[in-house]
Amino acid sequence: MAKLINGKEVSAQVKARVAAETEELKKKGIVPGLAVILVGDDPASQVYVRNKKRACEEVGFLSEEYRLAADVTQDELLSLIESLNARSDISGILVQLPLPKHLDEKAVLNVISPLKDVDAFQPVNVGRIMIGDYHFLPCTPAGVMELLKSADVDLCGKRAVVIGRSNIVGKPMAMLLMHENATVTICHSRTKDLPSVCREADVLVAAIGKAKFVTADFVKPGAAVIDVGMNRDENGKLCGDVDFDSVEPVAGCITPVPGGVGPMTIAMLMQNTLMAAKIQNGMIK
Ligand SMILES: Nc1nc2c(c(=O)[nH]1)N[C@@H](CN(C=O)c1ccc(C(=O)N[C@@H](CCC(=O)O)C(=O)O)cc1)CN2
Repeated sequence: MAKLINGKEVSAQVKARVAAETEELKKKGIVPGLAVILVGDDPASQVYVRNKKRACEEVGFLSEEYRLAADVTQDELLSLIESLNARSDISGILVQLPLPKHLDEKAVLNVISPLKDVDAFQPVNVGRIMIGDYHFLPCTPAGVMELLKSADVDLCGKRAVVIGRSNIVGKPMAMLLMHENATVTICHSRTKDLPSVCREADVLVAAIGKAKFVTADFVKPGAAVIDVGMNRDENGKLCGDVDFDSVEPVAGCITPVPGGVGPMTIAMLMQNTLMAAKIQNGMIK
């Protein structure tokens, strides 16, 4: 039976570390602040934004929430971000994704100050990750790395396969695994004989957005299996990209959904916001 990697536990540890550091910063008169912008009324996004606010309260940050109508114009959204860029009490700015179709996501992310870009989606920060000289990492891949560390998964010289090539998860995930000296393959919808490529992996990260797509025949016995997916099954129940019941007897360790990568995304956002506050107060160059 695989060892279960508990994202709730590890995320609580990360948030406790952030809370302790925040208490120290407050003694110096510095209060980290996060502004979250939500456009429209997507129910899942509303839950995530609410949870981000709750996490800010838990670690002692100031938090502001901006709920904009689904038909907000590009110009209105850009001017809100520009006004937040200029505020010294706001350390981090996050635009909840996905955005409604009429908004240009790239242009929106581009206008966030790289120093306040706690999602690490702004092109300057994406480039810094490429060259391994970064302050911020995208929250989900950073959370995966933290989970692998918590499970003592050694990456050096190991084969890692990432299924999914999104800008938010797949591509940065591959980069972070490579920075830790894994040999990385990125797979996607056009990959030929996907199960056999995945069976080469000592570490398999599933980020495809298809419910229970990864079955036991994708998994090398003893592999670490990380499930980034967040889907609903045929009964409306939350499930990942990994068919947990079939994979769990084969894997060495595995993350569940819920309670795996998801909670880490928000914990790493708190870590990035703390980092942003330190940068803006000249504590980190
Ligand atoms: N600007 C961003 N937008 C989005 C991001 C992001 O990192 N930045 N990631 C996802 C959504 N997301 C955070 O925003 C997120 C998704 C899931 C969870 C989570 O804790 N999931 C729980 C289950 C929650 C439930 O019951 O519905 C779990 O896995 O245990 C946190 C954050 C897309 N957008």
